[in-house]
Amino acid sequence: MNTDILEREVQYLKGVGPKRADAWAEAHGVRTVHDMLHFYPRRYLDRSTTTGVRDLREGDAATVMGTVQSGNVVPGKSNKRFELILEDAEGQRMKGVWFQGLWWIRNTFEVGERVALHGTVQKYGRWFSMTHPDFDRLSDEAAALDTGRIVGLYPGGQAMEAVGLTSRSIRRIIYRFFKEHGLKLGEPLPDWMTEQYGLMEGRVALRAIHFPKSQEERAQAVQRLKFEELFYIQLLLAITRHERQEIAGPTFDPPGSLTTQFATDVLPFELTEAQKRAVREIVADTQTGIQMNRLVQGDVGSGKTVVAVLAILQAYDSGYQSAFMAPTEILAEQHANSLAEYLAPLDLQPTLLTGSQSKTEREAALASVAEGATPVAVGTHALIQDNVAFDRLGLAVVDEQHRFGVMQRAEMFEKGDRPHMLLMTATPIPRSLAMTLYGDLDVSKIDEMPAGRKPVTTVMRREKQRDDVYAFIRERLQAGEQAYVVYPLVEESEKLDLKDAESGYATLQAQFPDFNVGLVHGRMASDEKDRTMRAFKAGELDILVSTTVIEVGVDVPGATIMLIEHAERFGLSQLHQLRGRVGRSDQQSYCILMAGYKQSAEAKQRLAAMTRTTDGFEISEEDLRIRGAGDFFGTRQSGMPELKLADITEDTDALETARNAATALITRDPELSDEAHAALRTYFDRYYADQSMGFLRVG
Ligand SMILES: Nc1ncnc2c1ncn2[C@@H]1O[C@H](COP(=O)(O)OP(=O)(O)OP(=O)(O)O)[C@@H](O)[C@H]1O
Repeated sequence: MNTDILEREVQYLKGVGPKRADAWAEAHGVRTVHDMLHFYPRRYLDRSTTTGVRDLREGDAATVMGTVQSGNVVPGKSNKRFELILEDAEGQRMKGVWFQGLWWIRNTFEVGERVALHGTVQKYGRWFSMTHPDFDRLSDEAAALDTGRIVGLYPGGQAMEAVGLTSRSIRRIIYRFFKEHGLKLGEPLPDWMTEQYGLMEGRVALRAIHFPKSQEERAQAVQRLKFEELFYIQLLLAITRHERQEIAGPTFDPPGSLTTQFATDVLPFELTEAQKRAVREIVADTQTGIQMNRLVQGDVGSGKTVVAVLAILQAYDSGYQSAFMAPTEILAEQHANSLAEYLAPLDLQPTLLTGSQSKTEREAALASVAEGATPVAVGTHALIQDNVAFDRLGLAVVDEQHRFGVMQRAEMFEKGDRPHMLLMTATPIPRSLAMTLYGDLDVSKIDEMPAGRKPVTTVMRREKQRDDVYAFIRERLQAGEQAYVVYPLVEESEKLDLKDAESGYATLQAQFPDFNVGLVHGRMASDEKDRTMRAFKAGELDILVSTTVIEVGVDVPGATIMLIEHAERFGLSQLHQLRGRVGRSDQQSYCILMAGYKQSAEAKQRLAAMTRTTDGFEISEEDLRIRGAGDFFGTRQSGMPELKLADITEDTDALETARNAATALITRDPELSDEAHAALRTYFDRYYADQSMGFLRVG
């Protein structure tokens, strides 16, 4: 496919020029024809999508078209405002009201011009009004609309308007482009695909999304372009998956004496069916001679660590070492501790490697890794990046996988001896997201909790109920159980938080004089932290006060109470992680969310979700709903591509179709060498093979 026309810079198009091109690039990243064609209207106007003032209903979101009658600044001490009075075709009037930017907005409208207001309808007295509505000045759309056309309105902004890049001029520019060059736009997708999935032709779709002849045509165009957005990402993943199938990895022996000994002598319980399945899948993968790329997904407390330990032992039995990587040093330390506990009965020891170790400690650790003395080295992902020399690395376990993006992962896969990769996440990912974030992996789900677990009872309490909360905790402590008390950690003000946790610690000591209270926080020396954690684990401490350092990976089955202070400040998945620290035995456990009176709407939703369900899947769906996909894992870390039309959380079906199409294509023609796929190959190489690597790259 000829991508020349697509790569032409917009500044050379008629009606653009350097000034407008700069503004367009600056405001919306539009530089080339390709960018311009994918710069879609943000809204469409036609008669069917607007409402007459007579038909407005309070609370509805609506678009009203009308003529400006007047615009005045209305004085007021606290509510000085600009009021625009608009009259619709039937002579009915309504108001648009602005409290901010009065002077700018005042100079925006002219009496007599046609304007469309978009917003939520309110009613004050007999007036319908919209506060700070989104608006469009319809200088000459009016005529078009009167003749029944559908008109696209483009994203704007002050900088765009300053150079005359209004919806009107953008439409003209694009219209002219289609007239002159429209036929040169090729079709990247092969015929069999457009036919099989009932897709509109690409060129037609692009034209229709800018200038739809009907709402149906627009819908078809959106469907086609949405498919394409998702398809190229899935294709990238399918190619990665395919290429990986050729990559050799170490061949492990079937599970040997260590694994058997561990399962029979060390583990005090039987693995759940889900754990056994995961283990079987790992065992099978590691014997094929091909590098394993497997994700183990399971809710907090479902027993992922045990599965990883079995894999580590299988590697060791086969003469290979493992690397165990966590996203932070604190988590690495915690994992090292729990691995140490699992391995001790077998006379084995993990080796911890962190940046904060002294030089001698680190050198000793490095030596034991290099000599092959240690079965497993634990650290952050710097373990692989820094080329720590292993004697014989055969397996890399990566915890909390979602914090690493697709690309970071790809980099890890490629390091050194191509060890088998075992990724673990406690965040149950909604299916739609999983297809994208983990689209290049095989997945084992641990969808079953160890027998006898009772759901954690979760309640929200206010400050005035604090005495009752303490009384309840005392009762549980007297029964021999243990409690966590967690304070939030706001990174910007570590000192302040420490103060919170420290004063909380003092309060708790005063409140519970007959019990032992300990404190851990992120700024403590690690051996001191260790000592406290170990004392808590051994039952020498009854209450552990902490900042969120205990979020993941801590395993003290005797703890049954999780008291979370300022719960409204925590994110939903973080709350769920914290709650996962209790309920790790067959005892009934409790999570108490202490919440302030001042709560944002989102905080309310989060706390409500916590008290409603303990199911990690529901929690993550809810989290996704509250935050939106982009922010689900924190934007920078999400590794999520930016999509214009598709919504990863909503368009699950479209995503599935795109995935099927990508898989079908790669199965037929893995190299895209078939003549029928030449256009696709050119287009994909040009716009996705590299760029998508870019947008999938993380942090
Ligand atoms: N099959 C089982 N039966 C009973 N207890 C189990 C089983 N598997 C694991 N456990 C215990 O459950 C607790 C949680 O297990 P583990 O730490 O492996 O979970 P995890 O999924 O890694 O947890 P998290 O993500 O919360 O850190 C541990 O105390 C572990 O010993």
